[in-house]
Amino acid sequence: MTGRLSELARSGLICTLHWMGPKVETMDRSAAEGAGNGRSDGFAIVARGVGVQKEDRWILKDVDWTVPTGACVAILGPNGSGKSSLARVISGYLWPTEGEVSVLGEVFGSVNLHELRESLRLVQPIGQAEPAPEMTALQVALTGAFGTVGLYSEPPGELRAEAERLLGVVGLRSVMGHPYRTLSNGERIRCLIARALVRKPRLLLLDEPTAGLDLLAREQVLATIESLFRSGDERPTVVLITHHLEELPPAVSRVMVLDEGKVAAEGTPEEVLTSELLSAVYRCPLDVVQSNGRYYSRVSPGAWDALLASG
Ligand SMILES: Nc1ncnc2c1ncn2[C@@H]1O[C@H](COP(=O)(O)OP(=O)(O)OP(=O)(O)O)[C@@H](O)[C@H]1O
Repeated sequence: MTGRLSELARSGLICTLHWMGPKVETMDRSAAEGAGNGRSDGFAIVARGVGVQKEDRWILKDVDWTVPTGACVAILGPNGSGKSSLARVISGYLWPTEGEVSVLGEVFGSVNLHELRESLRLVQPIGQAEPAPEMTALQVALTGAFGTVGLYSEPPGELRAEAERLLGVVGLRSVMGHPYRTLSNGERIRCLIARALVRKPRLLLLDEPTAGLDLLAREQVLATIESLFRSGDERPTVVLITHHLEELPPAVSRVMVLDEGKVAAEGTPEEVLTSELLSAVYRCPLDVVQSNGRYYSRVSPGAWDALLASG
């Protein structure tokens, strides 16, 4: 990773902006636009040396990360490892204390974040502003086109058709006329994904989209993510954030594992999702099992006494 970043830096693909200290450095603009502008060799995200300090504590430190344009990648890690903080950095809601970030070819510090956010969507089912409960699933999806919580004007027919199509993609065709309040938690999350997609984002960040869901609802959300990668060329780059390796659909081509704010590993699922690495990161002896492109963790009850003793 570091070698690759150095290579990118030498080639001018990485754009530099340092938040620490008064000196701001930016690379040549055309080089900046090379990182993630939709070219096949581009990167949707380039982060280098990113750190976030809160109350004398580094909640992210030395994060180097590149995400190829059009890929589905995952950030995996235990509670408090910094996953959501990194998602908020990437989406421009949390300003790093140090480091360099380029998203969709735009260099943070020399881009209008409001304009950049037109091209990206962060779906955070936990803590996200709830849509008005009486709105139908279709109306909620349509609000995504305006970036509003409510729907304040009659949307054009083609927008409505697109929202209906997307609700079909996420498996909600039969409930699109139902009030949002009557949808199950899993259906609500899929509705929020459709809402995020209405504006055709180039980057979609899904922060724990399966948290708190039962098995069927979880699998339906994973199927939704997977289906984005089976349909057409217009798919966005997707960053999926989760605690659990069971929640990685086969479409995930690269995984970054965070541990206490630092990158513990980054690479293909085969490279990264090993029993040894994940046992160390989760502080729990586990076996990783792979089946049909998915990964599962197994913990023996024989380990429980030691886990309680260590807690
Ligand atoms: N504004 C803040 N001020 C102080 N500490 C913060 C702030 N935001 C996050 N943290 C801390 O940073 C650490 C990382 O938080 P973050 O939410 O990014 O982790 P996470 O991996 O997404 O966790 P989880 O899986 O539990 O959602 C946590 O210890 C959290 O308490």
